[in-house]
Amino acid sequence: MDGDILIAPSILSSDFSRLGEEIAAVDRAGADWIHLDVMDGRFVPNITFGPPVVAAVRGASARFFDAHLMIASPDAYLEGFAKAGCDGITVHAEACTHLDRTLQAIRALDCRAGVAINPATPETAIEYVLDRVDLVLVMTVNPGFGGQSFIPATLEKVRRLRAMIGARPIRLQVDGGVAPETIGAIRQAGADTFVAGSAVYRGGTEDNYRNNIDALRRSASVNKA
Ligand SMILES: O=C(CO)[C@@H](O)[C@H](O)COP(=O)(O)O
Ligand SMILES: [Fe+2]
Repeated sequence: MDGDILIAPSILSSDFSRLGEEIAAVDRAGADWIHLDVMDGRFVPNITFGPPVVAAVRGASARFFDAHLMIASPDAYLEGFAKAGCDGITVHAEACTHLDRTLQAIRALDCRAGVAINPATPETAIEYVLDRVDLVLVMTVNPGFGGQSFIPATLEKVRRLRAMIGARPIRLQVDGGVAPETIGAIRQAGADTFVAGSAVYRGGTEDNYRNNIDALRRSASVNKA
Protein backbone atom coordinates (compact mmCIF):
# COMPACT_ATOMS: atom_id res chain seq x y z
CA MET A 1 0.00 0.00 0.00
CA ASP A 2 1.06 3.54 -0.71
CA GLY A 3 0.90 5.34 2.64
CA ASP A 4 1.25 8.81 1.20
CA ILE A 5 -2.09 8.92 -0.60
CA LEU A 6 -5.34 10.24 0.82
CA ILE A 7 -8.81 9.17 -0.29
CA ALA A 8 -11.53 11.79 0.16
CA PRO A 9 -15.05 10.52 -0.57
CA SER A 10 -17.30 13.23 -2.00
CA ILE A 11 -20.63 13.22 -0.20
CA LEU A 12 -22.28 14.54 -3.36
CA SER A 13 -22.88 10.91 -4.35
CA SER A 14 -24.24 9.89 -0.95
CA ASP A 15 -27.86 9.55 0.14
CA PHE A 16 -28.61 13.11 1.35
CA SER A 17 -31.61 11.92 3.34
CA ARG A 18 -29.13 10.14 5.65
CA LEU A 19 -26.14 12.46 5.27
CA GLY A 20 -24.70 12.05 8.77
CA GLU A 21 -24.90 8.25 8.58
CA GLU A 22 -23.35 8.26 5.10
CA ILE A 23 -20.39 10.29 6.39
CA ALA A 24 -19.93 8.01 9.41
CA ALA A 25 -20.09 4.99 7.08
CA VAL A 26 -17.24 6.12 4.80
CA ASP A 27 -15.23 7.13 7.88
CA ARG A 28 -15.50 3.56 9.24
CA ALA A 29 -14.87 2.20 5.73
CA GLY A 30 -11.42 3.83 5.55
CA ALA A 31 -11.86 7.36 4.22
CA ASP A 32 -9.02 9.74 5.08
CA TRP A 33 -10.91 13.00 4.48
CA ILE A 34 -14.55 13.93 3.93
CA HIS A 35 -15.02 16.07 0.80
CA LEU A 36 -17.89 18.57 0.92
CA ASP A 37 -19.05 20.00 -2.42
CA VAL A 38 -20.63 23.41 -1.97
CA MET A 39 -22.42 24.80 -5.07
CA ASP A 40 -24.27 28.08 -5.49
CA GLY A 41 -26.10 27.87 -8.82
CA ARG A 42 -23.95 30.74 -10.13
CA PHE A 43 -20.37 29.56 -10.40
CA VAL A 44 -21.69 26.11 -11.31
CA PRO A 45 -25.11 25.04 -12.62
CA ASN A 46 -26.13 23.20 -9.46
CA ILE A 47 -26.96 24.04 -5.82
CA THR A 48 -26.06 21.92 -2.80
CA PHE A 49 -25.71 23.16 0.80
CA GLY A 50 -24.09 25.75 3.06
CA PRO A 51 -22.63 26.13 6.58
CA PRO A 52 -25.75 24.99 8.53
CA VAL A 53 -25.63 21.57 6.89
CA VAL A 54 -21.87 21.28 7.48
CA ALA A 55 -22.40 22.16 11.16
CA ALA A 56 -25.19 19.58 11.41
CA VAL A 57 -23.00 16.73 10.17
CA ARG A 58 -19.73 17.80 11.81
CA GLY A 59 -20.32 15.36 14.66
CA ALA A 60 -20.63 12.40 12.30
CA SER A 61 -16.86 12.06 11.82
CA ALA A 62 -13.64 13.39 13.30
CA ARG A 63 -11.91 13.22 9.89
CA PHE A 64 -10.60 16.27 8.06
CA PHE A 65 -13.55 18.18 6.57
CA ASP A 66 -12.40 19.30 3.13
CA ALA A 67 -14.76 21.98 1.77
CA HIS A 68 -14.70 22.53 -1.99
CA LEU A 69 -16.42 25.86 -2.57
CA MET A 70 -17.79 26.10 -6.10
CA ILE A 71 -19.27 29.51 -5.41
CA ALA A 72 -18.81 32.97 -6.90
CA SER A 73 -17.09 35.60 -4.71
CA PRO A 74 -16.54 33.27 -1.73
CA ASP A 75 -15.03 35.83 0.70
CA ALA A 76 -18.28 36.59 2.52
CA TYR A 77 -18.84 32.90 3.32
CA LEU A 78 -15.41 31.80 4.53
CA GLU A 79 -16.02 32.55 8.20
CA GLY A 80 -19.32 30.69 8.14
CA PHE A 81 -17.69 27.55 6.76
CA ALA A 82 -14.80 27.80 9.25
CA LYS A 83 -17.21 28.16 12.17
CA ALA A 84 -19.29 25.25 10.89
CA GLY A 85 -16.24 23.03 11.36
CA CYS A 86 -14.41 22.86 8.03
CA ASP A 87 -10.71 22.02 8.43
CA GLY A 88 -9.76 23.00 4.91
CA ILE A 89 -11.43 25.45 2.54
CA THR A 90 -10.71 25.37 -1.18
CA VAL A 91 -11.80 28.20 -3.45
CA HIS A 92 -11.72 28.37 -7.23
CA ALA A 93 -9.14 30.67 -8.80
CA GLU A 94 -11.77 31.56 -11.43
CA ALA A 95 -14.21 32.71 -8.71
CA CYS A 96 -11.90 35.09 -6.84
CA THR A 97 -11.16 38.67 -7.87
CA HIS A 98 -8.30 38.91 -5.35
CA LEU A 99 -7.20 35.33 -4.96
CA ASP A 100 -4.13 36.11 -2.85
CA ARG A 101 -6.26 38.01 -0.34
CA THR A 102 -8.88 35.26 -0.17
CA LEU A 103 -6.25 32.60 0.52
CA GLN A 104 -4.76 34.72 3.30
CA ALA A 105 -8.24 35.09 4.80
CA ILE A 106 -8.70 31.31 4.89
CA ARG A 107 -5.45 30.82 6.78
CA ALA A 108 -6.35 33.64 9.16
CA LEU A 109 -9.42 31.59 10.09
CA ASP A 110 -7.06 28.72 11.06
CA CYS A 111 -8.14 26.60 8.12
CA ARG A 112 -5.91 24.97 5.53
CA ALA A 113 -6.13 26.99 2.33
CA GLY A 114 -6.78 25.34 -1.02
CA VAL A 115 -7.03 26.66 -4.55
CA ALA A 116 -8.87 24.83 -7.36
CA ILE A 117 -8.64 25.23 -11.12
CA ASN A 118 -11.12 24.11 -13.77
CA PRO A 119 -10.07 21.85 -16.65
CA ALA A 120 -9.67 24.83 -19.04
CA THR A 121 -7.60 26.93 -16.61
CA PRO A 122 -3.82 26.72 -17.03
CA GLU A 123 -1.64 25.91 -14.03
CA THR A 124 0.13 29.25 -14.45
CA ALA A 125 -3.03 30.94 -13.04
CA ILE A 126 -1.90 29.88 -9.57
CA GLU A 127 1.86 30.14 -9.94
CA TYR A 128 2.16 33.23 -7.74
CA VAL A 129 -0.02 32.02 -4.88
CA LEU A 130 1.71 28.71 -4.21
CA ASP A 131 3.26 30.05 -1.01
CA ARG A 132 -0.24 30.88 0.24
CA VAL A 133 -1.74 27.40 -0.13
CA ASP A 134 -1.74 24.02 1.57
CA LEU A 135 -3.59 22.29 -1.25
CA VAL A 136 -3.94 22.60 -5.02
CA LEU A 137 -7.04 21.01 -6.58
CA VAL A 138 -6.97 20.09 -10.25
CA MET A 139 -10.52 19.60 -11.49
CA THR A 140 -10.51 16.60 -13.78
CA VAL A 141 -14.14 17.20 -14.85
CA ASN A 142 -16.05 20.45 -15.27
CA PRO A 143 -17.41 21.20 -11.78
CA GLY A 144 -21.09 20.93 -10.93
CA PHE A 145 -22.00 17.26 -10.96
CA GLY A 146 -20.85 13.85 -9.82
CA GLY A 147 -20.54 10.85 -12.11
CA GLN A 148 -18.83 12.52 -15.08
CA SER A 149 -15.98 11.07 -17.12
CA PHE A 150 -12.37 11.93 -16.31
CA ILE A 151 -10.85 14.41 -18.82
CA PRO A 152 -7.48 12.91 -19.93
CA ALA A 153 -5.93 16.29 -20.91
CA THR A 154 -5.80 17.21 -17.22
CA LEU A 155 -3.07 14.61 -16.58
CA GLU A 156 -0.43 16.83 -18.14
CA LYS A 157 -1.54 19.67 -15.86
CA VAL A 158 -1.10 17.44 -12.81
CA ARG A 159 2.44 16.63 -14.01
CA ARG A 160 3.30 20.30 -14.49
CA LEU A 161 1.89 21.25 -11.11
CA ARG A 162 3.87 18.52 -9.37
CA ALA A 163 7.02 20.10 -10.81
CA MET A 164 5.87 23.65 -9.96
CA ILE A 165 5.09 22.71 -6.35
CA GLY A 166 8.59 21.30 -5.88
CA ALA A 167 9.45 20.78 -2.20
CA ARG A 168 6.60 22.90 -0.83
CA PRO A 169 4.36 21.05 1.66
CA ILE A 170 1.30 21.25 -0.59
CA ARG A 171 -1.11 18.41 -1.27
CA LEU A 172 -1.95 17.90 -4.95
CA GLN A 173 -5.59 16.88 -5.17
CA VAL A 174 -7.69 15.71 -8.12
CA ASP A 175 -11.47 15.66 -8.33
CA GLY A 176 -13.77 14.21 -10.97
CA GLY A 177 -13.97 10.81 -12.60
CA VAL A 178 -11.52 9.25 -10.15
CA ALA A 179 -12.07 5.47 -10.26
CA PRO A 180 -9.94 2.29 -10.16
CA GLU A 181 -9.54 2.62 -13.95
CA THR A 182 -8.14 6.17 -13.81
CA ILE A 183 -6.45 6.57 -10.43
CA GLY A 184 -3.21 4.79 -11.36
CA ALA A 185 -2.36 7.20 -14.17
CA ILE A 186 -3.31 10.19 -12.01
CA ARG A 187 -1.09 8.96 -9.19
CA GLN A 188 1.72 8.44 -11.65
CA ALA A 189 1.31 12.02 -12.86
CA GLY A 190 1.95 13.20 -9.30
CA ALA A 191 -1.36 13.60 -7.44
CA ASP A 192 -1.48 12.45 -3.81
CA THR A 193 -5.04 13.29 -2.71
CA PHE A 194 -8.02 11.77 -4.50
CA VAL A 195 -11.63 12.87 -4.33
CA ALA A 196 -14.07 10.19 -5.43
CA GLY A 197 -17.85 10.36 -5.26
CA SER A 198 -19.56 7.77 -7.41
CA ALA A 199 -16.60 5.35 -7.21
CA VAL A 200 -16.86 5.29 -3.39
CA TYR A 201 -20.61 5.53 -2.81
CA ARG A 202 -21.64 2.97 -5.42
CA GLY A 203 -23.37 -0.06 -3.91
CA GLY A 204 -25.04 1.88 -1.10
CA THR A 205 -23.71 -0.11 1.88
CA GLU A 206 -20.75 0.30 4.22
CA ASP A 207 -19.23 -2.99 2.99
CA ASN A 208 -19.39 -1.72 -0.57
CA TYR A 209 -17.78 1.58 0.50
CA ARG A 210 -14.92 -0.34 2.18
CA ASN A 211 -14.35 -2.46 -0.94
CA ASN A 212 -14.55 0.61 -3.17
CA ILE A 213 -12.00 2.56 -1.08
CA ASP A 214 -9.68 -0.47 -0.93
CA ALA A 215 -9.93 -0.85 -4.71
CA LEU A 216 -8.94 2.80 -5.20
CA ARG A 217 -5.92 2.46 -2.88
CA ARG A 218 -4.81 -0.76 -4.57
CA SER A 219 -5.10 0.68 -8.05
CA ALA A 220 -3.23 3.84 -7.06
CA SER A 221 -0.34 1.84 -5.60
CA VAL A 222 -0.05 -0.82 -8.27
CA ASN A 223 0.29 1.74 -11.01
CA LYS A 224 2.76 3.98 -9.20
CA ALA A 225 6.07 4.28 -11.04
O1 LIG B 1 -16.57 18.72 -7.17
C1 LIG B 1 -17.14 17.78 -7.69
C2 LIG B 1 -18.06 17.98 -8.85
O2 LIG B 1 -18.12 19.31 -9.16
C3 LIG B 1 -16.84 16.43 -7.21
O3 LIG B 1 -16.30 16.40 -5.91
C4 LIG B 1 -17.74 15.30 -7.57
O4 LIG B 1 -18.61 14.98 -6.52
C5 LIG B 1 -16.93 14.10 -7.91
O5 LIG B 1 -17.78 13.07 -8.30
P1 LIG B 1 -17.25 11.80 -9.11
O6 LIG B 1 -16.75 12.30 -10.44
O7 LIG B 1 -16.14 11.19 -8.30
O8 LIG B 1 -18.46 10.94 -9.21
FE1 LIG C 1 -15.44 18.42 -5.32
